[in-house]
Amino acid sequence: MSNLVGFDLDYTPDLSVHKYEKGNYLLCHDDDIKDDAFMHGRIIAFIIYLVDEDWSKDDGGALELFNINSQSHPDEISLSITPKWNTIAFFALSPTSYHQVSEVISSTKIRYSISGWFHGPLNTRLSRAEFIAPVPEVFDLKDFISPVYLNEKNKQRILKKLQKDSYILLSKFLRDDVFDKLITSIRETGWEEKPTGPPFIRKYHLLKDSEIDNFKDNNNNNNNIKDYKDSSSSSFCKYVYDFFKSKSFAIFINEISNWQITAVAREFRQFQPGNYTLIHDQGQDRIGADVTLFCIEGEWDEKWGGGTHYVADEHELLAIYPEKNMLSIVIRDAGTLRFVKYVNSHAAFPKTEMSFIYWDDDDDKGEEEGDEEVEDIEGGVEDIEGGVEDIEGGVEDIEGVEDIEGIEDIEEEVEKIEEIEEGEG
Ligand SMILES: O=C(O)CCC(=O)C(=O)O
Ligand SMILES: [Fe+2]
Repeated sequence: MSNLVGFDLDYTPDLSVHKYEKGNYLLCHDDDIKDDAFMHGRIIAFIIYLVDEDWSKDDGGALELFNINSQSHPDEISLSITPKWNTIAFFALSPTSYHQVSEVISSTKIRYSISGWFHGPLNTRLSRAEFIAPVPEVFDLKDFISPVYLNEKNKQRILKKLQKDSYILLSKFLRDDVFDKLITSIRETGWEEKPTGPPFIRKYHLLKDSEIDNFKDNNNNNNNIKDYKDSSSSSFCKYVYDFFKSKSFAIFINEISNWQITAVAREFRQFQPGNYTLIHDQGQDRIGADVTLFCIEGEWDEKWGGGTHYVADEHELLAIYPEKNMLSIVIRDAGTLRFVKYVNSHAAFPKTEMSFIYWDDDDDKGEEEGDEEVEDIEGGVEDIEGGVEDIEGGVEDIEGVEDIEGIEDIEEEVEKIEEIEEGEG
């Protein structure tokens, strides 16, 4: 069944036997049941009919499928299926998979059936990305990251900030020359015309399949990666995108978070006006480090929407607005959900981002006490007080969030270091 429909399905379906006699019917319903987090649920309904071989339309008991009107309500019967001996009917479930069984008319024949549902995951955290082990080191951090973030003292500052607040925003993360080339190369990159869905979960544009295939073909070819470095075309995106899944970057993450990265998922995506994700965009089963590089062309106006919001127990914990060449790192607790708010029609340019989730193989991360590891965001955000208005393009003014001292310190540090470097040079 999984091969037929192309969805991941659990191996054990629900199964029951039904008997409809003259006068029996089943009124319109959708069969659509999902778990609370909207992560898992019924995916496929199936019915195996065990009726007499001479069962005909006039005997009634048809399975009738509805189409929907503009309010998504069942409208008219679009398909009527007459039960047939030893035949299986199946269909995908959704909030609009309305169907019914019409009244059995025959007074002699009995409509027996075996029917049930296949369950499975509704979506994965990143729609197409798979978690893969970081690829062996082939990159030099200095080729990408602004020198200020490679300084040992600053790495310690970032670690402290992450331990305290569970998130950090690193401005001017990539070297200027690298980021400029990246923006140029993004302009050359093709995005899927049709947004990814389903629309009750997400709507945004992914890189064209052909571009992704290119990425795959070249992933493990070191020579090619070196070639991209000097490329000005879309290949330069590959070069940067691949860097983030490398062992060398995983080691950097380890140094600033104490996490041992064993897996990374990635997605290169673009939110155009009208695009968004809803809160069941991701699993809440495991703690992960969300790392996002904002590849936008200019200054983002919060009025355009498009913020990345973190919520738990219906409370907003954090909102991050895109900033050109900013890297955000959020240590997300199991149970904390992330969504990207609707980008409205005022947006002057799309919100393009490279989005990564890093995993540590330690499942209990964040629940351990008294060690050096970074606490989960839920625990971390509680002890934050005050406002954040003075942080440009940073975190929305959420009740109970204090100044992000760490970032200002680091920014000051950047300036100091730049001065020193200029002095020396
Ligand atoms: O028996 C059928 O054709 C459909 C049954 C059904 O919709 C159900 O049991 O939920
Ligand atoms: Fe049903």
